[in-house]
Amino acid sequence: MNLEFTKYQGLGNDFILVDNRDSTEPKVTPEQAVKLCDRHFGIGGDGVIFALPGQDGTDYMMRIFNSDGSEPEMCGNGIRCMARFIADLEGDNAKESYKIHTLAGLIVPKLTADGQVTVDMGQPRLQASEIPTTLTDAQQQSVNQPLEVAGQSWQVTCVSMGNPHCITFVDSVAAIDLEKIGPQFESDAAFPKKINTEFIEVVRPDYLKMRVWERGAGITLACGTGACAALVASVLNGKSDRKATIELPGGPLIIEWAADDHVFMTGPAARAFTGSVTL
Ligand SMILES: N[C@@H](CCC[C@H](N)C(=O)O)C(=O)O
Repeated sequence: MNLEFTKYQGLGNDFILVDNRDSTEPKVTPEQAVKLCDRHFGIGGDGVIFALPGQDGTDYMMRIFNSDGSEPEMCGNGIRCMARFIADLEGDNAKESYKIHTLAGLIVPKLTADGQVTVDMGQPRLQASEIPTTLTDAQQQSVNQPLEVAGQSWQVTCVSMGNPHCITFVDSVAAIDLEKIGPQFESDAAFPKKINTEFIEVVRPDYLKMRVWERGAGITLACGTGACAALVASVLNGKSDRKATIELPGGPLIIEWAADDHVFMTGPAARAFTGSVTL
């Protein structure tokens, strides 16, 4: 079978986008997604994203496979790319904003003329059972909790943006051996659905630096849900303002935890190239 695709990236977090509007099932299996994401033997990407028909009154549904074939609930940079992809597909009929159904619920991206996309990412989920994590009792928040990983003791805060995140504040993100520590956080027994791990250096209350090890994808240049979770964790720990720039290896995101409890993410999304591949 021949598959048409378009490659998009948001701050270097890159995805293979598939026009799946004619079917409610992804056109690619998780095993095929692993092959397509391979940077040496495939197209290369951090994941494959499917633009499916909407449901429950939404415009579209987004599903995504990570580069290891696992299926996450949400992807922040991915949904900005998906919004740009849909607008490109719709051409003159493109809307300014879309209601997108995800496995994490309704997400609303809004495209702006300068190439940026602002996304209403919904409310962060903070109870341990919602992350999920066993670090604290199910109903409690896991804020500034001790966790032993790789023979070291860390103070971590857990936040779900539909997908799970564990945030640790460090003096220098550059000094973190992400390649070694990341996989150990990801598979720690405290996280029954595994975890995305963010290390945060607070430069100023309105400016944070972040590096990430993503569940199912490893080190990436940026993580939108991770940046949102990191801002929420920073506020909960009294380390940042409710609006801040988060500098990632791929560039900056602006994140705001608004008074209505919704988190808003603003960043770029751009088309890289279009192609077709035999599955
Ligand atoms: N890069 C994404 C997150 C993708 C999903 C993640 N790897 C998971 O398994 O939860 C983002 O920009 O949010």
